[in-house]
Amino acid sequence: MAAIELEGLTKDYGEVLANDGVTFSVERGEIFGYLGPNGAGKTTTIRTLLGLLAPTAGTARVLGRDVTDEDALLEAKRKLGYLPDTPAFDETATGREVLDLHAAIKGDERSEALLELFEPPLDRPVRDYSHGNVRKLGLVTTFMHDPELVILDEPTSGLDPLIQHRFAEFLREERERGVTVFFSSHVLSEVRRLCDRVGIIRNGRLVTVEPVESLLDRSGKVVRLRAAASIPREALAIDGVHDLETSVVRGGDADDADDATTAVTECAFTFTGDVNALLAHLREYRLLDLSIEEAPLEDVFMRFYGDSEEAAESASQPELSERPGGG
Ligand SMILES: Nc1ncnc2c1ncn2[C@@H]1O[C@H](COP(=O)(O)OP(=O)(O)OP(=O)(O)O)[C@@H](O)[C@H]1O
Repeated sequence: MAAIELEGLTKDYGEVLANDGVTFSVERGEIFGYLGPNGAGKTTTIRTLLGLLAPTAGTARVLGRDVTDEDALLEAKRKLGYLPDTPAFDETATGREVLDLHAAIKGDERSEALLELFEPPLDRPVRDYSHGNVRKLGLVTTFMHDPELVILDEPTSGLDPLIQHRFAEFLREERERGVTVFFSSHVLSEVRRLCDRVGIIRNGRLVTVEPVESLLDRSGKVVRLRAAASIPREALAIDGVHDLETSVVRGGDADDADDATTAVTECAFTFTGDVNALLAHLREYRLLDLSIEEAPLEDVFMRFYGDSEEAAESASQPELSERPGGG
């Protein structure tokens, strides 16, 4: 049984179709990142999973329980931790009082260790807390009853780098213990560091669900080279070359034999093909410099997030990640 199962989940607010037939599962013991641009529908999915919104159509199950069955969901919630994007604590209560209340409702297996790790202030009323301190307290209340599954809405927003680092370590340890983590995020570096798989949602529709590694494969390599020759653009019109930019920095008329011999050409492109084939192809040029680096994860996300439906659809085509020698 998966920790989270969504089947055709649809939420129609009337004016906005915030979730449109969303289907995916989160397996036990994995860290799953739920990504998408602002207004894509992430919080809508999360609130539905917690029974805070009723789906218009489709089903959602948390730890095997249907979220529209109140009693079943209550049972699941004992084993669930939830960090909302803005935790709504009693503003007049101190952090300590908030923790006591949470302990009374759902139990407290380990708040002491969590307090050492996340260090929220405890003696002041919550209304005096900074945004980051509210989230630190939220992390303690999310994990204190030792849940099997945690659902986190942008967990590191507002946290300083030290606490972010501790949080990342902590999540990895939780995964080792078999805890399932489902979190929404805009922070791509953290997604890359932490997630086993990601789901990307855009305009309410899921555009892809796949391992982070395969997303990285798909983003290809950034190739930069300098050659002691003029390289005509057509020479690099080979499979897997995208966004080719070339400039001749010295000499430069390829049709002029003398000029061509003194030319230095600089090229930059994204490459999604077989790197060995590319190197074989480049052998005929005298290269002065060659660098092949991993493309930034941002690039591939931009393809999914971008304005056009077409771009998102082509980004989610499986053949790109199944190309020969991809990786
Ligand atoms: N209660 C509501 N009534 C009507 N429309 C809503 C309601 N809540 C959200 N929406 C709309 O549904 C869409 C999805 O919103 P949602 O909050 O789920 O997105 P999100 O991906 O969490 O965005 P963000 O990253 O900005 O938090 C948006 O167009 C939003 O304006």
